[in-house]
Amino acid sequence: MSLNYARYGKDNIRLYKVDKDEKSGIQSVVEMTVCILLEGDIDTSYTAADNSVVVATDTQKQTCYILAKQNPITPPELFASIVGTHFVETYKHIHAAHVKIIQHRWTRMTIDGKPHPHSFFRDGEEIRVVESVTRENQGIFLRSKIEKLLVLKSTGSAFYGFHRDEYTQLPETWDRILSTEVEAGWKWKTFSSLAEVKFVVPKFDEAWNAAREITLKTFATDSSASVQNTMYKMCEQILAAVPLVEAVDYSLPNKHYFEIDLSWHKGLKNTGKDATVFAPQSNPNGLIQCTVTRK
Ligand SMILES: O=c1[nH]c(=O)c2nn[nH]c2[nH]1
Repeated sequence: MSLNYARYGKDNIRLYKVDKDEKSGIQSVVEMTVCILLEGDIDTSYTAADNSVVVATDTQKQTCYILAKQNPITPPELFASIVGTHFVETYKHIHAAHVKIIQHRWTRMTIDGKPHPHSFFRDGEEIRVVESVTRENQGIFLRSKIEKLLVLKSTGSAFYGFHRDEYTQLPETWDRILSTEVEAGWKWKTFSSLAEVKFVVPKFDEAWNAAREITLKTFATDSSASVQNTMYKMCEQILAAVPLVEAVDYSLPNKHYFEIDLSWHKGLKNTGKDATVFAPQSNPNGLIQCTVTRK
């Protein structure tokens, strides 16, 4: 019997940082949830109760707050790289650091038609996510994500021409509701160091904005033949828009809205082109996934 793999750290580190511009009086806020997991020469802490190799998870949490105080925490790709690099460079027996950052939405309020200097609201559960691994002598691996972006279109979606056999009951449709909760990811080229990440910092927000706009515009405007085809079009456009990204992936649940036949009630028409009242389904849901690469 042997220890095959190990990593440990602190999850759900909640972090808030405010920037106060004295001149303008405008304050800006960022809120994140951070997970740090370390790999390295730590086996004896598992196999031999040797705690001398353990950088305590509390130490990891304190380090996260100190680094947040001393460095920018946005874009999250930069902060993840700063945190990961810190652990790999500070402890010679730590050889890799996994840092996941979830950035929550605090959108500035508009009051009387003007952006308010210090008030914000949570406009949806959508999150911006970065999954990073900083690995000694290999570099910094970053994957950025949009998650929990819930969208719906009331038409402009069809699904017909699919395989039919004795197991198929689903009717074809040329006009359906389409709703999904977007999970989109884009994998960056490997960065050789924190310095290389810092050199391209503006690209991270640009990519997130592009991915979000492409997702929403394609979802809205594509006359969708299927979730599969629409998500592939999103991937193509993001790869074209962000040269430093090597792969784009989507995982889209198909959140079904079922027609309700009400004809039993005095012949009430509510199916097909007469359907206006639907039953949103919590489950089961379709789940369509893909990854698109450059070659
Ligand atoms: O867009 C869709 N893709 C599918 O694979 C599927 N299967 N049932 N409905 C579906 N809709």
